[in-house]
Amino acid sequence: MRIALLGYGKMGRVIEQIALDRGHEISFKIDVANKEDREKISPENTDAVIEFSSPASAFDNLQFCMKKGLKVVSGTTGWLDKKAEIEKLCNENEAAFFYASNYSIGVNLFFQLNKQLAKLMNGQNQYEVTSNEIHHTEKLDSPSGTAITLAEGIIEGIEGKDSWVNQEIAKANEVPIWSSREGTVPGTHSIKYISAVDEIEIKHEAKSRQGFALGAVIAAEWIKDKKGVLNMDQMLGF
Ligand SMILES: NC(=O)C1=CN([C@@H]2O[C@H](COP(=O)(O)OP(=O)(O)OC[C@H]3O[C@@H](n4cnc5c(N)ncnc54)[C@H](OP(=O)(O)O)[C@@H]3O)[C@@H](O)[C@H]2O)C=CC1
Ligand SMILES: O=C(O)C1=N[C@H](C(=O)O)C[C@H](O)C1
Repeated sequence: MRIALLGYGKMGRVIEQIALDRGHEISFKIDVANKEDREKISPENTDAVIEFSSPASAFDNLQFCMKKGLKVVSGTTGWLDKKAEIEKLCNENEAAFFYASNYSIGVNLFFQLNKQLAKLMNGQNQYEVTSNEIHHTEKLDSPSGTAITLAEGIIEGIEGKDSWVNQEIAKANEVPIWSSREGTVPGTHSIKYISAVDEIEIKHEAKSRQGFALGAVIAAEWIKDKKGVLNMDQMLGF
């Protein structure tokens, strides 16, 4: 497959290596320094675009790709208030748009576990839920996209929870997300239920960016012959 990398930073570089190892070709590597070259990407020279850029540039990059009818795997976080606009453009232009806040297969299993646990905890009002995410100090957005997806899973499962806040202290209807930025941590997420007598904790700790990057390349292989709005649950058959 011919894959274009839109955003060639920490993730773009790991994705490039994995894509080459899996026999793919890189058609374009677009970063801030050569961002005008983005115009050259087209369905004629590229089978899929993998977009890991920045919260500030993702929407513009994705608008461009959708209008060109490209097939895109996007992992950029921190811009999702405009996701519905991209989905609309995707359908209007017969493009493909695959989004995941986290491409690691392990994290997507963790998302399922989190939803199951939340359902079990529904009505167990002696427990307070808290969530914590730790990332490297270069991360631009907070809370992490993964932490937001986890909070959404808790809100879906526990009656009376209807929103999240990015602070330790929360009201009864809110899920608190506590964010820490430390060294070069690739991404650690935990959910804890705390009562007066015990605690239940589930945790996912990425050892490197390899898991995120491999998931993104597998998603690009999967969307090659597809159109429309797609996600990890569909790909993994959950
Ligand atoms: N969904 C998932 O599984 C994962 C998602 N992420 C998310 O992916 C995003 C990128 O992460 P990461 O690679 O670590 O970040 P980096 O900052 O290392 O890389 C982002 C790159 O995008 C470039 N960029 C900025 N603006 C544009 C533009 N307009 N066009 C093209 N490229 C541009 C930046 O250039 P410059 O450096 O010059 O500004 C930078 O090289 C983040 O939002 C992060 O949260 C990260 C890991 C996993
Ligand atoms: O910025 C990162 O590094 C990561 N971002 C994603 C997020 O915001 O959830 C995924 C992963 O945790 C790494």
